[in-house]
Amino acid sequence: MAVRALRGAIQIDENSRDAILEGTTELINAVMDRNTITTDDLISVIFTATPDLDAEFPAYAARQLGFTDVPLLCTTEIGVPGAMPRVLRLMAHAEIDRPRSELHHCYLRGAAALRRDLPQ
Ligand SMILES: O=C(O)C(=O)C[C@]1(C(=O)O)C=C[C@@H](O)C=C1
Repeated sequence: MAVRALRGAIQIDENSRDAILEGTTELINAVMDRNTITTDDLISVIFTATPDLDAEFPAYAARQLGFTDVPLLCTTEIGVPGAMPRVLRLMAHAEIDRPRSELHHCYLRGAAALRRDLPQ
């Protein structure tokens, strides 16, 4: 079984608990659905939030979705001056028997502008 890395990002509207939980849920669901994987396939998930998002841990949304036995970690993205604000990112490692070229990395809402080189 191959280990693959999946990336995703979403820009949210505000630094509130609801916005972080809703945005994280949308992002996780997009990555899982587009790559047709379940929590059983996941090895670990790392979340980052830009320094302007501190109202909730994105991992809390993942646990609410049932990621109870998946190792999770939240950390802060580098605060590069001028970088896009209010962005939640994830990096998931999963067991997927497909070539890297068939994976779907998900950049949602305003975050689509971060990786225009990727097919949407
Ligand atoms: O992929 C993203 O989310 C980006 O913002 C792009 C990028 C990059 O330059 O490759 C920049 C910062 C992130 O930590 C990861 C990757």
